[in-house]
Amino acid sequence: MELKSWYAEEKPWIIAGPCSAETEDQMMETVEGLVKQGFSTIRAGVWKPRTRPNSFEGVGEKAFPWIKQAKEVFKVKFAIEVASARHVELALQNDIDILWVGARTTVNPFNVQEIADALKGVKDKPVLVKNPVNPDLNLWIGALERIHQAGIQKIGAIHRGFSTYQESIYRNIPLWQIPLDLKSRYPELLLICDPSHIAGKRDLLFEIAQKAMNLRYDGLIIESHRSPDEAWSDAAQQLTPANLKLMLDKLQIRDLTIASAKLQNKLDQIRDEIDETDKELLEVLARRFELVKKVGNYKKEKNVAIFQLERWNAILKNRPEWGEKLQLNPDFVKTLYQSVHDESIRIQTDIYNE
Ligand SMILES: C=C(O[C@@H]1C=C(C(=O)O)C=C[C@H]1O)C(=O)O
Repeated sequence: MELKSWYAEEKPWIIAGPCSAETEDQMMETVEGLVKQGFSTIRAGVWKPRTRPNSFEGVGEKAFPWIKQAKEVFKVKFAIEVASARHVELALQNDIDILWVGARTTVNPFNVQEIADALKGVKDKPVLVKNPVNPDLNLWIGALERIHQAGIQKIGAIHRGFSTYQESIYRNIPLWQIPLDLKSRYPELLLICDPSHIAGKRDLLFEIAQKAMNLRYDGLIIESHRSPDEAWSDAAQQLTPANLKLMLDKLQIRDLTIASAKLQNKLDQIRDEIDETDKELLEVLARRFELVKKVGNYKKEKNVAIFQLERWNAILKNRPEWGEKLQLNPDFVKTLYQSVHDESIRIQTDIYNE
């Protein structure tokens, strides 16, 4: 894939705008607010794939005259999501500047191919591909390849997190390792983070955006609405243009020259990735010990012994086997779990002694 050369925007490249285009008024006022804060690439959902029926599914084609007006008045570029050949056709007819393929589309190679076919001969339009909702790097790469093979040269990836059934503080768990693997394989691929969809709520946006900057993402796509609480979709995760600016101003972004000097230092780059992976490892461990505490409290209530031989034997048998499937040395996994188990016993003993 030919990659970042097409992209010469400011660093980081910020794409900001409402989750959905709702009304002419909402669009014009939001874009005006964003332009006042210095933003010039606007996002807006025209068609919205929603999890459940009877939610607001976007205003559809009605939004195009509003977009046209906003482009003329404020001299901005517009990015929208496309999920079918028809969407692509309409986006091109209506002079949309940047297209993105959403996470629910990336999962389906038939859909992606349909979009790719509709893009044949277009070439110059930037197309960004969101990660699939499920944590499958190859599916993400496959979608990027399909778009690229259609002749699109200006291509990029958006990391928006992954769906999960497990309880999480995130709306979509970030699993940073996956976009980092993508970055390792295609160091020149434009990589943008979507903190809004990872966070699902305002108060997590900053830390996610900062992490993306620490990991040298090229940009952020963030939802912003003139009055977020009244938004017809994703109300909890949008910011006013002014608050978006305040948040972005707090981000620490390394000086470009140091960043690129450092980038040459492959070792530093890999160590950064190790740091981030270790943070995740510790988060997972902390989650495990929270569960161990729950078991401890329950056992205390029911007056059950702390040490459970059968359960422990089962763990000691299958964890090394699980590890082996991930190319981990079973002896190492066994030792690791012995240490984890010791800590579980210590934690539960504390609970019993409380
Ligand atoms: C968590 C428990 O308590 C202890 C700790 C275990 C663990 O860390 O996985 C397993 C068995 C018990 O010896 C439990 O009983 O499940």
